[in-house]
Amino acid sequence: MAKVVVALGGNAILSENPSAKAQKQAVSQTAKELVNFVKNGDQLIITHGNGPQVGNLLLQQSSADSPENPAMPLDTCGAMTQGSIGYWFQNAMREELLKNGIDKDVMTIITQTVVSGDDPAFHDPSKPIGPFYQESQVETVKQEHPDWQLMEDAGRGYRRVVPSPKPLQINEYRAIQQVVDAGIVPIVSGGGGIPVIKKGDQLVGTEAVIDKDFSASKIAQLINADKLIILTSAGGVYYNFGKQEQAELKKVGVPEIQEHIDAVEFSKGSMMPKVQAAVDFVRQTGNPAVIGDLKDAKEIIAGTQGTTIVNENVQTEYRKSKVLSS
Ligand SMILES: Nc1ncnc2c1ncn2[C@@H]1O[C@H](COP(=O)(O)OP(=O)(O)O)[C@@H](O)[C@H]1O
Ligand SMILES: NC(=O)OP(=O)(O)O
Repeated sequence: MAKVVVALGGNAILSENPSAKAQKQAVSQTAKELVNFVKNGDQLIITHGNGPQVGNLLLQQSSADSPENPAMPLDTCGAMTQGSIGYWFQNAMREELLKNGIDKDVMTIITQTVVSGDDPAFHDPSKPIGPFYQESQVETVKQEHPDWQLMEDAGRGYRRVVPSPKPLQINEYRAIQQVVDAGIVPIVSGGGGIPVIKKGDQLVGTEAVIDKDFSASKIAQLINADKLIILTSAGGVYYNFGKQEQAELKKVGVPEIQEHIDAVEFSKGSMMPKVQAAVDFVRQTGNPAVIGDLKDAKEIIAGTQGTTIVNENVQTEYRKSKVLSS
């Protein structure tokens, strides 16, 4: 039975409508895809993002902030989103498994991710959270929230950005391992895990949001997963993405794709962390990672879709003809 860690991006939870009802519906659709891994006989470990949700929650908190009902800090909001999104996934997965005649427990684990207080990310916010703003709204948003930093997010508009330190350790990984060994489907490290700094025996929450792709890679390494699968809204990883000569990778070795990382050829706010997280997992474990589209879960299991990254120096394979330019 292969141990497969599946990391889910924003579109797996939130489409255009941020209501609980709409997000639950999106999660139910996602569960229909995820159940394919269990049907395939894999031990599934689910992890997910929280960028839109935690940003929206912070906005709700600040709009009601008062001495009697103070706004909760970012680490606590991260924990709240782990709970709410975990609850949606837990029920959606349970329902989908039962529909397929599989009686398996699903369990959300509140997960804390240890980071360094000296991580340079604390002085360079880069993680987009919450809603998108048009360029014309930026000045007003800055006036309303003078403590915010805003950044353009991969051509999709402007968003608030917060520090995103790198995960050093997943505090609950041994418990997660036991849950996995028991055959339960765990939902872990939601939103990258609650960022905490170790101070002696204490874990102290800090104001940050960890990239879920990096924490997915970390937990996959710690539990010695056979595969890391990062599901997003792109068919796979492209070289020259968005350009006429773009080419989708079918299979690539770490030595080659590392050269493209070093040349900063992937977008920092979107594909770069996924590729870096995948490469880190492959290097540390020798096992493959796949980056692909959520709607292609069945094909990814069959090996016919997505970009597979392997440790060896293989001949790079492309999904379509390499050169599209005329
Ligand atoms: N080189 C690339 N290859 C494929 N997709 C890319 C690339 N660069 C940027 N993208 C964009 O990144 C998106 C995935 O990133 P993002 O939306 O941040 O992920 P998430 O699903 O984790 O929220 C894709 O849908 C695609 O539009
Ligand atoms: N925490 C995190 O990486 O969230 P998103 O994937 O939603 O950006």
